[in-house]
Amino acid sequence: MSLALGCVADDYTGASDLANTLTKAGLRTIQTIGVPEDDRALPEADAVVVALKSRSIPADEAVARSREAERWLRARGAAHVMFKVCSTFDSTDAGNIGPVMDALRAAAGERIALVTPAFPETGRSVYQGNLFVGSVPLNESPLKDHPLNPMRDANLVRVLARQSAGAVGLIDTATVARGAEAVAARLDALAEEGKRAAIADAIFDSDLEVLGRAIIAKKFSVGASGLGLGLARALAADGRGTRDAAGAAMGEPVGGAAACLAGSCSQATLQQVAAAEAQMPVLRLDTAALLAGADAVGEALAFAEARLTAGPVLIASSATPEAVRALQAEHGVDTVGHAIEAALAAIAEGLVARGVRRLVVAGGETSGAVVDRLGLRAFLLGPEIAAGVPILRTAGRPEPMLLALKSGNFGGPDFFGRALDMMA
Ligand SMILES: Nc1ncnc2c1ncn2[C@@H]1O[C@H](COP(=O)(O)OP(=O)(O)O)[C@@H](O)[C@H]1O
Ligand SMILES: O=C(O)[C@@H](O)C(=O)COP(=O)(O)O
Repeated sequence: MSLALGCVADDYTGASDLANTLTKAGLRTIQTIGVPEDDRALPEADAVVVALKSRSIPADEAVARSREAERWLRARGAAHVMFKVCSTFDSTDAGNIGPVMDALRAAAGERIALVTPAFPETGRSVYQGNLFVGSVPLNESPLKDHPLNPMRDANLVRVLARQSAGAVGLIDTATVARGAEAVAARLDALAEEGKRAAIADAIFDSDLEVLGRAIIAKKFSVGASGLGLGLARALAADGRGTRDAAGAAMGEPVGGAAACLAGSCSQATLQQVAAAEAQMPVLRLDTAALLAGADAVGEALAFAEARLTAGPVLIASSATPEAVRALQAEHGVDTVGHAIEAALAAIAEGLVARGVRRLVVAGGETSGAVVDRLGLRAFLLGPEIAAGVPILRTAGRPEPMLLALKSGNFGGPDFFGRALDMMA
């Protein structure tokens, strides 16, 4: 397998989002969970996205895992490695985007890394280094209330400088408008000035195509799915990929029961859970009781078992920012996050033991906990349910499953029903 592109993603939903974008751009793409122990079983591919659960762990661990993934990708021929971060730049001043970027840039032998989380298809744009979510700056968007990494500063030059050991510059929209050569020249000039990273403005896909062309010959970059699109289109222009890879992996229907789990507290997920009430039985976990030691997992599985033969169910811990803050104030952010993730993962395991083969999970950290608990190792890419959310088919498992790992912020109000329809 000689890869045209290697990607290291800092969470599982982000990885499937990127793999979806690369697939749509014509690259045959596989998503692995961590570094595969045995890659002989993997099908031929143009791109591999190694999914890590490294967004909200100590920075030194995130660096070590990302370096291991990068080494694996390079050994399989990846000349360019992209570090996939969230399109809302989810991170804290302690990391992990800056430390991982510093380590992978140094390993690649590059003086400077181009960085952009722009993803126009989902309303993420960067102008003068400021990240917008739809029409509002990041710090005014619902991301200001994220349970693990509240984003309170939209200026990414500043945000990244607080996390990185190196200085950070800007490639502004006027430079991007002048084309790939102008971007490459500006990147060199910033490197000469001693900058080690450059936030790049991008508003439209055409900007990301310019950025992709400017850096495809370099060894390393940092971005969200939008930059993946730019890189994939630059590769396609070079004759790599080009076949219509989308939807290839649906295969035979997998049968079995279907269920949804939601651990995301994002505004989009809260709306989707509310809309699902009209379509399927919904159990809202009593998170206060869970934290107090009640058997929330057992109760949820009893709820599901009584209903699964009739149709899908949704089990959600999702709560408003006020409720999240109250629980965190009582028990601590990490304790709450881990306890709820662990409960949803245990519920997922119980659901699969009860015959669920089609599973929709909302939330990045939540998806990480669920996929790890189920021991899933690799996915083939199926059709897109909503921007950034593909259907995934497990690879290398005797009895295949279909999954949708939804980033908290993605999808319209009818997401759960739509996903289940497409996975039927
Ligand atoms: N009711 C709740 N109160 C507090 N934290 C919660 C609640 N429900 C879920 N969480 C935690 O919030 C975090 C949501 O993160 P994640 O799953 O990545 O969603 P998103 O994709 O929206 O970022 C997880 O750690 C999850 O366990
Ligand atoms: O880039 C994005 O927005 C997504 O791919 C992503 O990473 C979202 O993260 P979660 O909302 O934590 O799932």
